[in-house]
Amino acid sequence: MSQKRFTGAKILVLGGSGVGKTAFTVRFITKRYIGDYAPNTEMLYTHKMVGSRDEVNLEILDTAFDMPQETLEKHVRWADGCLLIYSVIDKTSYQAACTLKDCLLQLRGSNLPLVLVSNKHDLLTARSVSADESTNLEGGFDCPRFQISVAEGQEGVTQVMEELLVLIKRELVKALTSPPTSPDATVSGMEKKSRLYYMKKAFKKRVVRSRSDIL
Ligand SMILES: Nc1nc2c(ncn2[C@@H]2O[C@H](COP(=O)(O)OP(=O)(O)OP(=O)(O)O)[C@@H](O)[C@H]2O)c(=O)[nH]1
Repeated sequence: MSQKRFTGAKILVLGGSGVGKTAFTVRFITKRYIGDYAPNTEMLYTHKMVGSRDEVNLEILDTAFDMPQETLEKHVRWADGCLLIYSVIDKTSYQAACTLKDCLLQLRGSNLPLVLVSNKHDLLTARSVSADESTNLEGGFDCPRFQISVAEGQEGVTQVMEELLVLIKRELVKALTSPPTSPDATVSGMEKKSRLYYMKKAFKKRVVRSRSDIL
């Protein structure tokens, strides 16, 4: 993520096979729904979002579900924020999302900006993931959830991305304003204090000495 100003972000798109990761990404970038893509391919997209005040350069990594664990871990460490997608008509994709969520928690803790997306809500009559299960998936993360249909419209996709960018921005501000927490930082803080104390003492001594010189 770019420092000081929010000028760019790296977004990771994760989810089980065939949940609509590519459809989502392409819909967001081109505003079009394209039905068929080569399955299981990883692709890095770049996209410039031009707002009223500034530009944000996004890198969006659309992943393949069957990537090796090592690759997954590398991607998770790379990301500023993550979209975790599952399909409401596919139970295995829900289970995959649960596993991926545990991996995110383990590698980045609960402060990785994350949005959960339940996709294919145009096919709700064939639903196989219950509303309760969707709520459970959130456990461990304080993250927003969206129910969308990439096939049916642009609105849900835009809302998801806007929400994720808000979370990423918030995390950036937090990182820039919170004091360093490492033990080294505490020691150097204490060192600074004691150095200041001795400087004050030395300064007082010199003032007293120079007064007595005058007298
Ligand atoms: N009905 C419906 N179909 C969708 C929706 N989103 C995606 N699809 C379809 O689901 C299939 C898989 O979509 P992809 O975007 O390729 O899914 P993916 O997660 O990238 O798939 P892999 O890369 O193979 O893991 C395609 O045939 C899409 O057209 C949706 O909201 N509704």
